[in-house]
Amino acid sequence: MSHMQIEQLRGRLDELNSQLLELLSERAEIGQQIGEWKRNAGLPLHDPVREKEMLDRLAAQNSGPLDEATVRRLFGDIFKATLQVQIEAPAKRKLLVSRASHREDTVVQIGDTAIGGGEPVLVAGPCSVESREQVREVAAALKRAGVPVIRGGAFKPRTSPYDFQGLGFEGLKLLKEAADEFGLLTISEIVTPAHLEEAAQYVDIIQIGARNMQNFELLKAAGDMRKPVLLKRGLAATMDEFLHAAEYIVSRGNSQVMLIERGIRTYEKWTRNTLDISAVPLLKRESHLPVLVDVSHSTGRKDIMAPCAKAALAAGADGIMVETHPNPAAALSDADQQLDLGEFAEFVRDVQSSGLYRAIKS
Ligand SMILES: C=C(O[C@@H]1C=C(C(=O)O)C=C[C@H]1O)C(=O)O
Repeated sequence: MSHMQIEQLRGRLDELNSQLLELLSERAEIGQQIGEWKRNAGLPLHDPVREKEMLDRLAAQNSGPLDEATVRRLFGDIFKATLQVQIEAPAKRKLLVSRASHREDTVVQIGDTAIGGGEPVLVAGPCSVESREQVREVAAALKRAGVPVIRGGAFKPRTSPYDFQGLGFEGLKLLKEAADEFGLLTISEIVTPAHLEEAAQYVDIIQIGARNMQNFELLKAAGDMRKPVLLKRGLAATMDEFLHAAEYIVSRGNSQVMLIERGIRTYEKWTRNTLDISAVPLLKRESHLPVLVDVSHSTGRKDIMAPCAKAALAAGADGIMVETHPNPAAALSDADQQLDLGEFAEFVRDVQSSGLYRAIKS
C-alpha cells in the first residue's frame, strides 16, 4: 500500500473518531437526562439488567471483525462512562454562572467602563464615606490616576456594634456627588434588601459584602434588580458556596454579576486574611463572570498590596480593589490598611509597571 493510501485511510479514521466522539457525547447527554429522571424518581442510577440486555443484543448483532468479548468490553466501558456522567454532580455543571452553560466571558459594561474579558480595571476609594471633603479628595486622586470606579462604604457591617456604622444614605449621596464631579462610577455595599431600590439611584454597582455572601434574601433581591452586583467571597466560603451564591442572583435574571476574592480566614496571622490566589484561575475556569481581587481586606497590610495585586492580575483577575483615604490615621474604619493618596499613586504606578494593567487615560 502506498504512503498516500495510508494517509487517506488515516484521514478516514480521523473522521470516524470525530463521528464516534459526537455520537458518544450525544449518548452521554441522553444518559444525563435519564439519570436526572431517575434521581427525581428516587431510582438507582445503575441498571445492570438493562445493560445486560443491551450487551446481549449487540453481541447478537455483531458480525465482526471485532470479537464478541471485545464488543461487550467496549460497550461495557461506554455504559460505565455514562454512569459516571450521571453520578458527577450534574447541578455544578449546569449552573448558569458556570462556563459549561456560557462559554464566553461575561463583560459588565457600565458607560465607557467594561469589566471582564479585556483590560483589567482598578476600583479604589475609602473604606467608609466619612465626609464630603474626604470623598471628594479621593475622587480627584482617582481621576488623576485613571481609576474609573470609586468605592466607599455607607452601610458598614462592623464586627462591633460600637464601631462606626457608616453614614447610610447620606454617605451614598456624598459618594455619588463626588463621583459625578469627576466622572467616576460608584460602588457601595448594601446590606438590607429594602434599601436596594433607593440605593440604586446613587450606586452603579451594588456590593454584597463577605458577611452577607449567604444572605439569601439579599441575594434574591439583588437578583431582581437590573444593576451590576459585586459579590464578595465569604470569610470561610468554599468555591462551590461562592458560585452558588452568585447563582442566586443570576438565576433571578440579573446576569451582571462580578465575583471578588477578599481573603479567607486561616491560621495565619501576618496578614489580616489569607489571599487565596488560586481562587482567581479556579473561578475564571469554572465561571464566565468577571473576577476581581480585593488586596486591602485580604492582606490588611500596605507593604505587600502591590505585589499581591500583580499576582492577582498575572493569575487572570479582571480587576483589583484597593482602599485609599486622604488621612488613613484618622479614618473611622480600617485605619491601618488604607493607603494615603501618595501611597495610592505609587501603588498604581507600581502595578502599572508590571505591564499587566494600563490606567485609563482621561
Ligand atoms: C442510561 C441509563 O443509565 C445507566 C447507563 C446505561 C447506558 O449507558 O446505556 C444503562 C443503564 C444504566 O446503568 C439507563 O438506565 O438507561
